[in-house]
Amino acid sequence: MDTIQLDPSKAKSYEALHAFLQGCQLKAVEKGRSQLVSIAAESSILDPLAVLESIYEQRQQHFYIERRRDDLAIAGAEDAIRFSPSGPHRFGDAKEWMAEVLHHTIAVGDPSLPFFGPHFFCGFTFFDEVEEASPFPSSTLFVPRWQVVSSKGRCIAIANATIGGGDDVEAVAKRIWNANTKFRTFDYTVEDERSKRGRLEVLQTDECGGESAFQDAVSRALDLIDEGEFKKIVLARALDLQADQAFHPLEILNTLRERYEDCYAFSIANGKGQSFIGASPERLVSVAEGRVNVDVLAGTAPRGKTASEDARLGAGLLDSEKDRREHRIVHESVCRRLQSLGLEPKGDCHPVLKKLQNVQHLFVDVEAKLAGGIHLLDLVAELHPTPAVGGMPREAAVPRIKDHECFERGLYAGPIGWINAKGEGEFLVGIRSALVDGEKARLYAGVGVVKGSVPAREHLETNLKFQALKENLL
Ligand SMILES: C=C(O[C@@H]1C=C(C(=O)O)C=C[C@H]1O)C(=O)O
Repeated sequence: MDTIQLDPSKAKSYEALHAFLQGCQLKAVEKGRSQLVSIAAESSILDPLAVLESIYEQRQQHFYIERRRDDLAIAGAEDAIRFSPSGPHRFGDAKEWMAEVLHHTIAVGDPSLPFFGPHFFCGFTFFDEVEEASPFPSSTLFVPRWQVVSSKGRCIAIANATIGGGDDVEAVAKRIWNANTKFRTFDYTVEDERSKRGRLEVLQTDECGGESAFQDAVSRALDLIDEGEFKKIVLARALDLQADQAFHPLEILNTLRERYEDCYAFSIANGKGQSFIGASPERLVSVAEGRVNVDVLAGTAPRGKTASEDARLGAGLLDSEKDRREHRIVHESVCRRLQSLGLEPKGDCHPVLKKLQNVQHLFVDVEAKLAGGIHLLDLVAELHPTPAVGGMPREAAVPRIKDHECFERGLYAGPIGWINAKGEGEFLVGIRSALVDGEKARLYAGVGVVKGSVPAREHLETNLKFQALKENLL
């Protein structure tokens, strides 16, 4: 990546921008390959979700992620460049593609700015192949045309564009100039469509495969566990909602980010009208300042209505042999997989409680020092799917999921996240999620099945997990 140290807010003229982009085009011609130009500038404080909402169009590609607890929100839309590898080597192919793009990137701005340079937004489906009619390909990777990041009292706006020998530099310059002007004095006014529309009503809710499908599947999985095929499998349900008007994914996220501040509120839109959204409590992996962190989250209990009921349910979860085993399976697998990459995982193996609005979980944060040469996507490739959403042993259990679920997982339980030019970033696990498609929404919720699981109880647990999305969609 070539870095040009410049304060774009001081290089104030459109002519200067145009001349600079012409220089980039010359470079593209010299190199025989288009260049990605990424211009970063500090802006006044903006709310990335509100920015995205103000320019929202159902058929526009976008990405949004926010975790209130970390005071970090990122939003971006439209693609400057994209790639969709599929199959068993998709993570490796994605890594190579990113390296190639960065090799042909000209990054402009102050390199000491947080979030300087291009960011790759990523959404990987649970399985490495998808059906032909799937709304999302097995990998979605893109650098957006524009991006806003807000973190710890600072806000960075980024414009990205690819410039090749045959591109219309003037059109690119105009687009960037207009975006820059817009972000400097951002006007949040959007027509309040919702108040005009009236309250949304869900007309129909259908369980994929029918009412009894899930409990039957759990019973069959328990037989396979008894027969010694595997120790754990995660099985999910899908609920299809039909409303009287279109769901608005970003309006739902505004509530989710407030109510679930310990979770990642996220949305990824495919540019064809569908968005995959959610409030996930689970980080698959993050890399920052030479540290790797992985959440081990498994084992679930309801929240109590009073302090004492809540504490009793929490204590019961911590004491539950079955839930401890479920958690231990994930913990051991995560540590083993980090070790196989040459990392030394630290962190207490005794779980604590992670309390969300609707449920509480057993939780451990596993940390390791990043060793040279390991890329965030190497970590994703090794860890996904952890037994928190797949099974144990992975090779025996994960291929059996499809025999027990009657819907395609798509992005449900897949790795969704971002990577910056330094290779830092984070991926969440796409659970507590929904696929929103106009007036339709499909909600997902799953549970870990181990020896001792009871089908009716697992069914209740999925009902609790559905709550996060269900109560906010309506
Ligand atoms: C699979 C899901 O959640 C996972 C399963 C859990 C469990 O079985 O206790 C807990 C947290 C998650 O790792 C889901 O929410 O869909």
